[in-house]
Amino acid sequence: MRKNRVAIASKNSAKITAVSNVFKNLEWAVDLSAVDAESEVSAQPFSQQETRQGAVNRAKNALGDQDFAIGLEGGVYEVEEILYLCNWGALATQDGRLITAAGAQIPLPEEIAAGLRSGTELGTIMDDYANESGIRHHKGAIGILTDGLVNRGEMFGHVVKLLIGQYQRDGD
Ligand SMILES: O=P(O)(O)OP(=O)(O)OP(=O)(O)OC[C@H]1O[C@@H](n2cnc3c(O)ncnc32)[C@H](O)[C@@H]1O
Ligand SMILES: [Mg+2]
Repeated sequence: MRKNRVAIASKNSAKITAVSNVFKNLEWAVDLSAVDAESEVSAQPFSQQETRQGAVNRAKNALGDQDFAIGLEGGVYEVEEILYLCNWGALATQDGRLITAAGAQIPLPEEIAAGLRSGTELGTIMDDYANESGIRHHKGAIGILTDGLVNRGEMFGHVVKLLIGQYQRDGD
């Protein structure tokens, strides 16, 4: 069986684990490399469009000579004065295809939203809020806000499945 060469456009361990677990569960043989790729959007995207664009740019910028690359981006957007966390993914292939998908969205308490509006990144706010460190690398904001029922890796795992499923259906 051919071994796919895949790039994941982040060094964040929640994202890397999410991608490698999906391939493991699918029993796909992959050679996975984690690369720092520019999102070319703000460190803290503030709309669905900007978050999606960050995922797309990461995937394209991580591709290099790999078979395909996956970009995952977290962001926030506002509906009726409530800030929601949103999560986007993109898969870019060597033959020029681009596949996108989005994942879970959950409202952020006003206390957290206020920090974001004043320009602090969510990762920093969450660590202060929960009095822990490196939350973005494991349970994530979503883990804190769901009382541990859904962590960041599981949430991104779902996004990765949405990407790989479309890629597979498309006749990888
Ligand atoms: O190294 P990268 O891949 O950039 O990983 P990251 O943790 O910074 O993740 P993103 O850039 O995709 O997320 C954009 C911002 O939102 C924060 N963020 C998003 N989702 C989060 C979560 O579930 N928990 C904590 N921080 C989160 C993150 O720290 C960034 O400030
Ligand atoms: Mg980031």
